[in-house]
Amino acid sequence: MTDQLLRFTDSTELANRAAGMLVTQIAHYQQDPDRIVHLCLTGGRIALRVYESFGGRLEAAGADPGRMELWWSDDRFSATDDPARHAGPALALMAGKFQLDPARTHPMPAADGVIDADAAAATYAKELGDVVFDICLLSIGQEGHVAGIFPDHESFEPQSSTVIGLSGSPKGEVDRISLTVPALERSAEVWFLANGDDKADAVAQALSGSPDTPAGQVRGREATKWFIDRDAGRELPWFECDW
Ligand SMILES: O=C1O[C@H](COP(=O)(O)O)[C@@H](O)[C@H](O)[C@H]1O
Repeated sequence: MTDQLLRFTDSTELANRAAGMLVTQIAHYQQDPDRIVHLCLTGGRIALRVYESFGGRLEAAGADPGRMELWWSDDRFSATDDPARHAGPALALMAGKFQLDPARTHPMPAADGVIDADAAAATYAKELGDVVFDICLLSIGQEGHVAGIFPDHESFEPQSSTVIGLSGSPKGEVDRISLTVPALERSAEVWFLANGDDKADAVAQALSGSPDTPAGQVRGREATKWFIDRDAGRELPWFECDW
């Protein structure tokens, strides 16, 4: 299946259009009144800008936040109030824009009095069970990492579990929890978000399907979409996206 490339002039246009497409697709799925939509959220600066825009658009798009389950692709295994964690800042941006249902909000465990990232990963794997994500958002690192899966690192080795703990990581010493490649691929659609010149090499590598680049190995079951701004796409042929 061919990846779809959606290119935007800058990061603001990218974030707003991705948020708009997200609410439209959620509303589309929810035309079936029994449908619960499972979203897998990512960390990263551009993702936070999508969340900021997304919450305020749900109602107008006709989407029902009460039939939305929120999961995370990875997080720092640190204290709940660590600003570097993904879940806290994302939820803070969404709170107030729509009613978050705690029973349908699944942040990864935090290291509040717990020290074992592997045990916390196993707990999250149990919570996740057999869930298939409708849409999985993924930011991409400069060296091509996605979620907590890093190139030339044990996190990128074949995994039998859906969730792993990482002791430290190449990007920093803090422990992490991450979905594995097979778990990320339990997604109908994967939407990559990449902006800025520093992501251009990783984007080009990933889109070429590089076996050494984690982002090059994750694909959605039905679609893989790349939301890319002009700078992150500087190594790719340019075309305007008029969606
Ligand atoms: O470490 C991480 O960073 C990346 C990307 O962050 P950015 O701010 O450079 O866009 C993110 O993909 C990942 O989920 C996270 O753990």
